[in-house]
Amino acid sequence: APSRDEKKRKQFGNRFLTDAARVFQHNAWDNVEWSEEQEAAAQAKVQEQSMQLVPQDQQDAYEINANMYWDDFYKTHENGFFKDRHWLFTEFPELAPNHPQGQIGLHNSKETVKNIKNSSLGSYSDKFCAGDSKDLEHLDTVRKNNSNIIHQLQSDDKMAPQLQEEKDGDFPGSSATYRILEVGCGAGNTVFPILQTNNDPGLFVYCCDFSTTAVDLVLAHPEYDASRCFAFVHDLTKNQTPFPMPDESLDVIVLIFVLSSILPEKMQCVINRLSQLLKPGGIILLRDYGRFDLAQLRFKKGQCLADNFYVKGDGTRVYFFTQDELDFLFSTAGLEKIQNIVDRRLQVNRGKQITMYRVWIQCKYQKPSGDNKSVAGRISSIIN
Ligand SMILES: C[S@@+](CC[C@H](N)C(=O)[O-])C[C@H]1O[C@@H](n2cnc3c(N)ncnc32)[C@H](O)[C@@H]1O
Repeated sequence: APSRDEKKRKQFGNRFLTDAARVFQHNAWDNVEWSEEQEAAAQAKVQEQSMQLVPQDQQDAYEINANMYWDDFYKTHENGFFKDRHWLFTEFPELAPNHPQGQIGLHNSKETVKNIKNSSLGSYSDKFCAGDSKDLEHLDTVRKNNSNIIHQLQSDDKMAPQLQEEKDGDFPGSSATYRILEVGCGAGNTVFPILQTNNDPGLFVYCCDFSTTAVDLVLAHPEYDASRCFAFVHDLTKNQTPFPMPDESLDVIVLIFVLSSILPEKMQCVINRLSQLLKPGGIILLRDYGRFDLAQLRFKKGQCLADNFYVKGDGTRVYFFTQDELDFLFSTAGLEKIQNIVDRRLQVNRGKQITMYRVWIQCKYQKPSGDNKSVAGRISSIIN
């Protein structure tokens, strides 16, 4: 029987495979059941992968140079990856609560989904060309400016508490009424749709990544508007590095396929620190890889770093979560569950007659607020 969370979930698709003989009649099926044999085969495959772990010295090098591997990734792909965001506002209406498109989750309007798809980002290369030294100089200046602002705030942090309060009123986005931070923003494939879709004049969007190349792609995007957005380089695992906004100032934090690329031992500290940045009633939205996703089962021997944690051929790493693991991370950080669901989808390549079992997890966790719910919290209570 579907769980309470599953029943409450209206946004995800509703094409169910009831007759196995019809599998190749559509491109994808939602909420597919896994048989016991399939689950056991996946478990066996994962056990086999973990028989041979990457040696520790190599593992250390992957950790130390992690941002460089992602730099290389973005030099190769620019924004050509992770682009399919048609689910963004249906799953996370909190990102654009006042906009009709933010209500797709409630009305499921196909037309609006199509509009979002069509308005998805154009090519960065029109604007950003790695060979154009003028553009690079400009980026360098903006990036340095943004980092100076953060360092200025960092020295302010050492001020007496009464001065600290003054500083709290003067940071990028300080006059905004609805603040969203996307961590591990990559090339901006979530940030720009938010800026396009959410026209609330009180909106301010922060985004950060530890890949300088990724942040440069965001800064160089034609729609980057410093009056509505602040992009900065930040390594989430460096807990002492300051953020440009004070604690308890954010309404929403977005983590899309990011936590999975962080060393599992460091994940709890990352979530703890992020939860400090949330206003009471603010929420963290996460979508990430689930245990036994096709991408996990495709890893070969020699790519496993630790249980359910792997390194890809390009040196970037990925973890595959269970719902309980994510619940533990968020609850330990003092957050309360609003949603924690698994999205099991069967994708079908009808031409090649191939079936692909995808597993993603989606979570919404809220900072307790007493009666004083934030806008994001109120929206979440209505829709989830
Ligand atoms: C799979 S990509 C997802 C990018 C983006 N969220 C998206 O969905 O398009 C993972 C991102 O996390 C970033 N990342 C990984 N570890 C990080 C860290 N320790 N601090 C900040 N960003 C990190 C990577 O640079 C990369 O951009």
